[in-house]
Amino acid sequence: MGMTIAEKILAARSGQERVVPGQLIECATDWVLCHEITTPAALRMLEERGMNRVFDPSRIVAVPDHSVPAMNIKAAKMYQKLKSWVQEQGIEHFFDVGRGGIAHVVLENTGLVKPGQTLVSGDSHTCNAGALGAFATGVGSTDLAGAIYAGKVWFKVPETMLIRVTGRTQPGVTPKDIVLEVIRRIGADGANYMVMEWVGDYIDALDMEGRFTLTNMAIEAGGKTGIVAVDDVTRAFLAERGVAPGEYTEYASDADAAYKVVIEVDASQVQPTVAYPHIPSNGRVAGSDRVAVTHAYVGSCTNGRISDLRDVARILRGRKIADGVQMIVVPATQAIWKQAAQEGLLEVFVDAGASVSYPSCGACLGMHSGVLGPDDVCISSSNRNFVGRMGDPSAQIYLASPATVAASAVAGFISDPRAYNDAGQAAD
Ligand SMILES: CC(C)[C@H](C(=O)O)[C@@H](O)C(=O)O
Ligand code: SF4
Repeated sequence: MGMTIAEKILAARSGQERVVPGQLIECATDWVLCHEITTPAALRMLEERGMNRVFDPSRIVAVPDHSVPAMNIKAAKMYQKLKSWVQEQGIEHFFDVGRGGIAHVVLENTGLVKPGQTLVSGDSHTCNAGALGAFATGVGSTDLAGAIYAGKVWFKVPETMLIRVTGRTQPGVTPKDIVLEVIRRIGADGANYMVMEWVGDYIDALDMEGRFTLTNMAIEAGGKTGIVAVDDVTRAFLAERGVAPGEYTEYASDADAAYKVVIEVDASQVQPTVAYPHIPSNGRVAGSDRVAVTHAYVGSCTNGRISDLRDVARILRGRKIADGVQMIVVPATQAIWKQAAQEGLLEVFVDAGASVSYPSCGACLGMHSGVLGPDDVCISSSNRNFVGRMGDPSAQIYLASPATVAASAVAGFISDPRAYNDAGQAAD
């Protein structure tokens, strides 16, 4: 029996010929990503045990992103804790406020995480980096502490779900719609503890930004991670970041690899999809009901990239956001913010009546800079719409693509972005 990409990576990094699903392994971590929310608890565990060191200061990437710039004293102290540890341990890759952004998106653009490697972090969307052909997953604070100290982590080898996406999407339908459709079909626990491996000619034709959106949301189906095999798109993306093919190992799944489940998606049939409250699997076709919105949010590690901002600008250019709607646009990183400024996108957003915020997680999880009040209704390009996720528990959150968020902000109610298909380039 052959092996999947994920099994091959886990075998290699645990020093074995082969591994099988269900097996417990001790796996080397090539990278540990640290932000200011979960890292302080892991550091306290280490300090209490007199284990205050790191396995390799050149293999840890630290990016404060959730509660920055600090909105209160508690947040300021968490930031200080991360920063003082970075200084004390000589952590080499520190992306401070103003030089970073949302950790997952900062990391994907550094060229540090390479195909065939392993990455852990105390954050559930670490699966994002799986689009690079790496095994990347979120862990709890205890495992994070172990990874920081020893560069190792225990895993139960996951089973793999194969998701084959074929054909082309209609204009106005984006990778976010594809992933919301898959989660709608399989359920929020449909890929529990599985690797979601994306294949098919739709994936082959997809750029890296779209692939990150797909792997980012694996956790929303309960997945251990998402993964895409390396191809020319991956190689070119890495080459642009100064990483040559000789610097990494490419794994491909064997033809006779064992998959727990195979899901087939015809991209041409996927509609602009909106996940209704309060679970990401509650997908319906955009605009199938008239849902008035008070807030529109474009940002997060799922959809705060430059292609997302271009999709939004295409719809907002020359238009105004509906009265009574508050829209915020949050470029995911400083680099994306700058690119959006250079392309004139920020001006389009401001002219339409949107606020442009600094790169952070703030609004995505209701921490700051866009917290929802009682009964607010938000259309969001993020990944989670649980009760209380963005603020008050009575607020309603609808998840959608950036294009759908923009179309809804203009109309004042949830709308199908295909109405704007004649406005410039297609959104796929
Ligand atoms: C704060 C952090 C632990 C959390 C996560 O792990 O996902 C956050 O990023 C989120 O999206 O809810
Ligand atoms: S952008 Fe949102 S989902 Fe992503 S890491 Fe930050 S809080 Fe979590």
